[in-house]
Amino acid sequence: MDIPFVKMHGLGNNYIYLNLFEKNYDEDLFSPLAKSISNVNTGIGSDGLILIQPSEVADLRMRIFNKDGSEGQNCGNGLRCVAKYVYENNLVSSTLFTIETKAAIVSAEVFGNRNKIHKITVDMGPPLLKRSQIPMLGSPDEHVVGEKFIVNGEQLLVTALFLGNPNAVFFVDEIEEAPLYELGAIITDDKRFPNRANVEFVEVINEKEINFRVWERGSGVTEACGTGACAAVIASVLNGLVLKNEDIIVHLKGGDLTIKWADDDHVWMTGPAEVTATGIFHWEE
Ligand SMILES: N[C@@H](CCC[C@H](N)C(=O)O)C(=O)O
Repeated sequence: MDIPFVKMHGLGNNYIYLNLFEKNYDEDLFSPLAKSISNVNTGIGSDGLILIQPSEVADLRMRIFNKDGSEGQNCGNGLRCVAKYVYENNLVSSTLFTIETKAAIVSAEVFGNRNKIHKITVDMGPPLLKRSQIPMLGSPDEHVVGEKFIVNGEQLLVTALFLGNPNAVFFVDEIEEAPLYELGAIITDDKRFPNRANVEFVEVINEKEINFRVWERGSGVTEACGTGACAAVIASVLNGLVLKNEDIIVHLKGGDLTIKWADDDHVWMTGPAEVTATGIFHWEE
């Protein structure tokens, strides 16, 4: 089967995108296709697969499949790429529109013109802070802020929350020393997170700036993670390390995002999105 695709990235977090406004496929295709297409040796090479679809409740719908074929609930970098794509391809009429995801309906605003959108702001909605909402084992209504977390014989402090996806945030003194490969793979599958978790390491530079690295659930280390960066800012506010209702600059491996956890509880993410390739993927089941 020949499958037309666009490859896009948000700060290096790269996915293969399918425009399902034009053409639809069998539901059973997506998980194996995500695994196959993401393989850098035998596929195209990507952090996963993203579907751009019509929606009955919003202007459009986005679905995200990780590299391992699992489906995520949301994708911050994906939302910005999808927003750029639908506006530049005339699939929406105004610069402000809504996108349905598995986690929530969010709104996106694009800046630029039909030929080139250079910046996108997404209202990611409010975070969910209760253990039962993350989900994380323990007392259902409790929040998880700076909680003792022993893993691999090491004692860490975790702040966990749901912002589009489950996130476990750990603060480090030096971002380059973060145990990304050593502990990321273990923590993401830790039994305390029944739906697994994205694992973020954060170094606070000052009250308006943080460094960030991520091990993503289902995809491993990536250059950037939009939902994870939002979670990192929320965790930093909850621990009294950065300011609420202020623009916080998050330095990711692939570049910077501006994130604000506003007083009305909504989280705003602003950053770029780029198209890198378009083509046809030859799929053999
Ligand atoms: N890269 C994404 C998040 C993608 C989904 C995640 N790996 C999960 O399964 O939770 C982002 O930019 O938010």
